[in-house]
Amino acid sequence: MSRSLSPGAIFRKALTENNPLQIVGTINAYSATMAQKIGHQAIYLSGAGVANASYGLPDLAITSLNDVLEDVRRITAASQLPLLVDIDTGWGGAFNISRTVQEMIKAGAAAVHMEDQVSQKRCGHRPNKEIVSTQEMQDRIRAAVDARTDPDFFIMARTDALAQEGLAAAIERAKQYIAAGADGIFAEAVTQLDQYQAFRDALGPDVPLLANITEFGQTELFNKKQLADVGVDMVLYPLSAFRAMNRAAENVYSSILSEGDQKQVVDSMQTRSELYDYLGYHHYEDKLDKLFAEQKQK
Ligand SMILES: C[C@](O)(C(=O)O)[C@H](CC(=O)O)C(=O)O
Ligand SMILES: [Mg+2]
Repeated sequence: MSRSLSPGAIFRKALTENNPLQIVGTINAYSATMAQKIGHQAIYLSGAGVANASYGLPDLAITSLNDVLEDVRRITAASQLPLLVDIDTGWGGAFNISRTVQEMIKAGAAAVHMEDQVSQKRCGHRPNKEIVSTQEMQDRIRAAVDARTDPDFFIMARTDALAQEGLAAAIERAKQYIAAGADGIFAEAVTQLDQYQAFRDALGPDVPLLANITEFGQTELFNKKQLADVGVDMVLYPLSAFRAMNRAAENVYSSILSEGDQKQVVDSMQTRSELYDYLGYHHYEDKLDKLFAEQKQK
């Protein structure tokens, strides 16, 4: 019997095979199938995305473990790509974090990132973030690592410290988080390209480093080549497709209301046959036809 790789092992393999590994946000199961067919190697479920898209809420620690798990399960059922999941602050103390990690593994996630903000967290690119002590974050990481039922499941520590404490302190925290057992570092809200290089130099060559290239935030839209040159291994595009989908939907809703039909916007739509291609619709139909034909012959 051939043993297949766990989602965590697939993620680690993608990380070694891609320099850097681009990780695109997929807001739902269908988006994940598109990202996969287009050729991406890894996908992301954004905490902000779950709050905004699935619940119509802001990214302010309002959604829970179960809210996020529901979307994780839908995505991992539809796509074989390794999924990185935003677990915010882990949703509680050591036992909660431990349960979060185990449930994420059961739901088919490959990796998570957990941040050092206080539990009443904010978006990483907004002002007035508050962070916990290095020691408290190390405890969170130890709880997560200790809970893992698959040694390949990837646990990334995110530090939001740069904005509040400056570069040297953020780097020191990153080192302490790795010492506590984190598999990689998510440097949040970085404002200068050379700051990634500083993280890289301090962490040494082997610690995977993630750059969050979210739009309309603190970080410029650096190219993956620029990021690879300063030692970044993973580039995250958490909400890019979601933002574009929202603008497209806004245009369609407005046009239907103002024009009385969809003619002006129909060219901006994915066609029925394109939709079906991503879903493998015809494969399902053929199967059904075959099944009915067999029944008729009986
Ligand atoms: C990555 C992030 O945590 C997310 O939830 O997607 C957000 C993204 C954003 O709000 O642009 C963050 O950076 O805090
Ligand atoms: Mg988030």
